[in-house]
Amino acid sequence: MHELLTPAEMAEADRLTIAAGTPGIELMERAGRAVADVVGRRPLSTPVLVLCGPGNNGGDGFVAARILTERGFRVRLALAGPRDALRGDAALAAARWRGPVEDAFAAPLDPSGVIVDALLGAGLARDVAGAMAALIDRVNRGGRPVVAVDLPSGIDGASGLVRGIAVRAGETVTFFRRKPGHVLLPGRLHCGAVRLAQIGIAGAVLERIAPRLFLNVPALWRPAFPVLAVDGNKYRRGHALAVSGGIEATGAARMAARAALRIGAGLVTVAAPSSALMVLAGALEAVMVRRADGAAGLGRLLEDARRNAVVMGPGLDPDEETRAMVEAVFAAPRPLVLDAGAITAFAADPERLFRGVAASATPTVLTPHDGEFARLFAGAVEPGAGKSERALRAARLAGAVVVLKGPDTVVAAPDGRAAIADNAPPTLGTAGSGDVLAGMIGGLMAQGMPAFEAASAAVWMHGAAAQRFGRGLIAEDLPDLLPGVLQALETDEDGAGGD
Ligand SMILES: NC(=O)C1=CN([C@@H]2O[C@H](COP(=O)(O)OP(=O)(O)OC[C@H]3O[C@@H](n4cnc5c(N)ncnc54)[C@H](OP(=O)(O)O)[C@@H]3O)[C@@H](O)[C@H]2O)[C@@H](O)CC1
Ligand SMILES: Nc1ncnc2c1ncn2[C@@H]1O[C@H](COP(=O)(O)OP(=O)(O)O)[C@@H](O)[C@H]1O
Ligand SMILES: [K+]
Repeated sequence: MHELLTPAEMAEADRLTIAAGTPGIELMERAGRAVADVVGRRPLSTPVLVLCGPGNNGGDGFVAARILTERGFRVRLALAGPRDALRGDAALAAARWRGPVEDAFAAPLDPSGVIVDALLGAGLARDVAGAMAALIDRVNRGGRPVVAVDLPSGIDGASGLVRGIAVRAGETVTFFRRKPGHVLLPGRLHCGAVRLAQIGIAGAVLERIAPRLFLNVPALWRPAFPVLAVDGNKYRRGHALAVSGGIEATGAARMAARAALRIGAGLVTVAAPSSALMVLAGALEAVMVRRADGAAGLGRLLEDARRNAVVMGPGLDPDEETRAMVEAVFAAPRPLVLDAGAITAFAADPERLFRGVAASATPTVLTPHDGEFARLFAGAVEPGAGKSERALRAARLAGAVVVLKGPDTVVAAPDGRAAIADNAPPTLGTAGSGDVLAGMIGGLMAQGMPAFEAASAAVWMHGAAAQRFGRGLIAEDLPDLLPGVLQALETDEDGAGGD
């Protein structure tokens, strides 16, 4: 259930189902019934106003209105557009509605009831303007609870972007599988609670559609998650290397290192410039410290093949020394996580980074926040596109897994897969939490997890850890919350392994 279908893919699911023998009107009847089931949880005395648009989204609205009326609700229905313009299944559904049809552009909004938004769904084709925009604005200002059909009208199902203006719903009923627009911001904020309804589309259609976008849940990466061998030892659990900044910037690498160790790497070493060696040596216990000055020093540490994954960037200056150290890792290729200063270091010459990734052929993960992303991919990736699209284009360009962070972190792979997270609480917006995430990814790659799965797992676990703590979270807390998350994953006690 963790596949996310774009509106085009959903239309294909629809087409395949109809071709296999289920009439379209039957799908619409089931969709409308699912909407009626959600709306119908309210007391029978709740007045219902169904706003229908000109396409099949409106058709679902006609069905829901009929079923709610049959169940005893007092239902008004208003159509945005001329009735004789309805086509196909929507026209059939409208013909089954016996009640009056008001003009949605003129109808008063009921001051006390619930509104069903069946104006625009997957067929949204352009920015909402004119009378439709004014209607949506009226719905939003009215402050009535809204149940959206498929998508809040005006939300782009593929990108989650608002096309002009969009309904703000308290609940959204969608069909078969969620769409990216339910998970990506701002769409997610317009959806309220998303209810997923099955309408008789067989899961087997997914084999034909081969979706590439996923909700980031454990089911996506659990098969690749490291398993502890009874006869294992610390060396078999991998050895991560976190590169520290100078004496005033050692905390970032320490947090990344602690996170790498907590997530299961058998050994973790902080590579320290001479200036910071004493500070780090005094501050670390299970995490080891080794001197490494610049590219040459780092290169020497990498002569030991057991050091099998590197995390760089937290606490590093975006300068030539940092660029040279990144290239030292490319020369002795190791799975590599680049964050913060190691990303910004290449802002003036991103091609240099991309060439290095390609030449080393080592799995590389870039973990930019929006600002770092804009610096590295300025010009190459248009800022107006949706977040998953931007991350995917960047991943292809860089030949690396790109983790575009935020409340809806997208992990994008160069092969076109992307995972979108919806479990990160805003408490993660605290200094250093990104450093911890970089360390977690490195710790999983040290254990042999492939880059896309490691990054997806780390992002999910980062959110889950923060959820466990609640308010007052600081980055230092995050590594020590990982044991609870790991144990829950193993026992599946919080249902994390389902979808
Ligand atoms: N797929 C499935 O499996 C199932 C799908 N189902 C349902 O079908 C829905 C998709 O239906 P759909 O394709 O007819 O599109 P829909 O969202 O009604 O919009 C198209 C209409 O809106 C118009 N329009 C577009 N943009 C506009 C704008 N900015 N401002 C104003 N108007 C605009 C456009 O007009 P036109 O572009 O032709 O001028 C056209 O008339 C889907 O969301 C789900 O609810 C279920 O019944 C069961 C199974
Ligand atoms: N509002 C938010 N909701 C959820 N997660 C957030 C939010 N703001 C930030 N985060 C997460 O917190 C982390 C911050 O990383 P970053 O910006 O690199 O911070 P730092 O450089 O201080 O470590 C990222 O994982 C990001 O996804
Ligand atoms: K809608």
